[in-house]
Amino acid sequence: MTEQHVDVEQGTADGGLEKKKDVATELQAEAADFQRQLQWKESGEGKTTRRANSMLDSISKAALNGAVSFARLKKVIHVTLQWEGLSYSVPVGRRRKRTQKTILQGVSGHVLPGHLLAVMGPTGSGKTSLINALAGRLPKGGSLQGQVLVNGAPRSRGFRSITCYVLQDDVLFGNLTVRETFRFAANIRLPATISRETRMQLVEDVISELALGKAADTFVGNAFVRGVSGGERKRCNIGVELLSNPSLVCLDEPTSGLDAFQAQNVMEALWTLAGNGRTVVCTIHQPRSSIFQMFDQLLLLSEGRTMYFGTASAAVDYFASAGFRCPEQFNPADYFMDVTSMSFRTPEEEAAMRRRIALLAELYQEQGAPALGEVAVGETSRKDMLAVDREQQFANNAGREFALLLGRAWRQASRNRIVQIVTLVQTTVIGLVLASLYSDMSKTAAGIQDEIGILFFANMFSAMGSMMSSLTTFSMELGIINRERASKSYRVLPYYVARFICDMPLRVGQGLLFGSILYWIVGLNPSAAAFFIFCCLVVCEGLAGQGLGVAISAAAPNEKVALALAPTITIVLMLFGGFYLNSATIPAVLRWIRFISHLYWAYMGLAINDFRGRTGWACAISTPGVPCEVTGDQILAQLNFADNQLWEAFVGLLGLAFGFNFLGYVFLRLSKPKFLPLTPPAAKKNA
Ligand SMILES: Nc1ncnc2c1ncn2[C@@H]1O[C@H](COP(=O)(O)OP(=O)(O)OP(=O)(O)O)[C@@H](O)[C@H]1O
Repeated sequence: MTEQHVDVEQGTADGGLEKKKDVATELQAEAADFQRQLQWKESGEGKTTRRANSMLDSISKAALNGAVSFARLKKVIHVTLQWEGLSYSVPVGRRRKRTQKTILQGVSGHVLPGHLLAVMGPTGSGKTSLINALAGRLPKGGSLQGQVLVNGAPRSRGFRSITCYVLQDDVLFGNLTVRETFRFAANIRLPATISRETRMQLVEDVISELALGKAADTFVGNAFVRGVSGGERKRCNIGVELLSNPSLVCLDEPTSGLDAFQAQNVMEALWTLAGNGRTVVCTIHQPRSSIFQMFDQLLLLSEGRTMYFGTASAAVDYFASAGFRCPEQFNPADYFMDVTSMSFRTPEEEAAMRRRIALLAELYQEQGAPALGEVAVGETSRKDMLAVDREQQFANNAGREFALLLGRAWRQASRNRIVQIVTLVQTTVIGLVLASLYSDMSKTAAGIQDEIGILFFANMFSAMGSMMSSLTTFSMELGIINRERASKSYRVLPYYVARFICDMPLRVGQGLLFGSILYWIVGLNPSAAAFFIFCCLVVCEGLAGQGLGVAISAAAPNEKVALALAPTITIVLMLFGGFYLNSATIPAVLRWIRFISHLYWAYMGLAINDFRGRTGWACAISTPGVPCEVTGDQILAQLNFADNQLWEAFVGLLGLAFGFNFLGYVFLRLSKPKFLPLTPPAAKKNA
């Protein structure tokens, strides 16, 4: 090794050491900074400042800066939520063996404005059921007794508009980016009186507060579209609800599926929200200790019964007084879970746990939550709630809702590559297969049969293709629509019309593509006008099929039932379509059914367009030497369409397109999410 080389080696080694030292020193400084921040965050001053700098403050800031009149803003009102003796049971088992399963037993409590209440408990303890009951979102099919008061009065008309409810599952449009999703939520949920700048600022605030900056311009995603991560989608779901500037925030498991750091971020965001006078209730499984410290109030459930309700900081002492002393350095949340969880490992263990839970429930009953009248509710809060009840239920007028929904529907439809590709491939393949099979139609009796056959298949394809496509896309949207309707985001009609309009280009494109591939290859009526009419008929039929698909999925309780119903209804309509059963032979009492069959009107139109005025088909049986030909009008007479006109087919198809869509709208309105009503406890009713 040369001297120079040794020097270089030495130099590198020294440099490496120095670099290591630099890293260590920098890290020390970073660590000190981190510790300082942590201490500040946990100090009284830190907590107050953080809560004061909450997200959603851009509204208030803008108001203070004079950008908008505060009186015209959707005001956050102070909400005191109280509940007493909530008992919820559902029927389980089959008919004869049907029993009632009790999910909640006499749960009472309250949460004050500016407080964060955590509902904790082992899995299956009834947390989701309780938060659903408080938000008035328990599904029908059970019985709910008790009382829920908002600012001292039963939940009223305005309750929904001041409440946001974040479900455990994410229900969002996959083809919109996070920012677009937030912008739509802010636009539709906040009144137009709030300036655009304020709304957009609010969106940016929520993005940064929920740490979604990196994912803001990424698609939300779904089963077909790669999008943001599960945790980001969860936070996006929360952000959408928060953008309504709610006074009462209910969240079911907002941290499930998040890593510890993200969970901490989300809970901090909720904690700061509460700090600004909002009332926050959330269920949570097993929070880390730093999250536990953020809870103002704690409701601990097990087997549907209250184990503890009160200030979170007093819970450790409460359990200690009952003999369950939480070891130091132990996360109290973990400890409470261990104490109140059921174990089913052995019958003895199960019995012992049941006994413990029953005793803890009895102990709590002895101390009890304050009765409804004992919780003070400010007079201003009562008045604010009454004012909300008098306000309009929707933040915007129908026109603005339509414009916003049209924009969203267009983005969703134009970016839905899966539906576009499937429609393109399906139409091209079916068109080419039919074209190759029917490309050799002769002017014979067999040719007549072929020509009627191709009209039948063209008819079936355009009806079925559009129906199935709209049925599946609409069913996928229904979850989102129901969530938005439950929180009174918009009226149904603007949504429905916007969706119909944005579905039209696909239907028109499909009809034109199908006609262009098929028409000239198979050699139907060889005139440009007839080709144009053929395409128009296929498009109109597509619109009717689309309406039928929407009507079926709006009427069916779920997508599976809708998929089973669709072919059954199509077969019935097909029977009356005039293909296999000549309409003249249908019993008179049933003959009207053909008028509600788009297949009938389309078949009529396609047949008239193809055969009327044409001649030249050879007779099936002819006398040698005697010229014999079949005319198009004779074929139409055979099909029982001799007296019909083309315009009738168009009127029938467009009428049904409108009728089916109207039916879909009615079904959608009727199928609005229905929730379990609250009945006062029996003893109180009699009193
Ligand atoms: N409609 C229903 N029919 C039958 N059982 C039900 C129904 N709703 C809830 N339950 C049962 O009631 C119990 C409480 O359910 P709930 O979802 O409220 O619990 P949870 O504490 O939120 O559970 P997790 O933490 O696992 O989400 C569970 O055993 C659940 O299976």
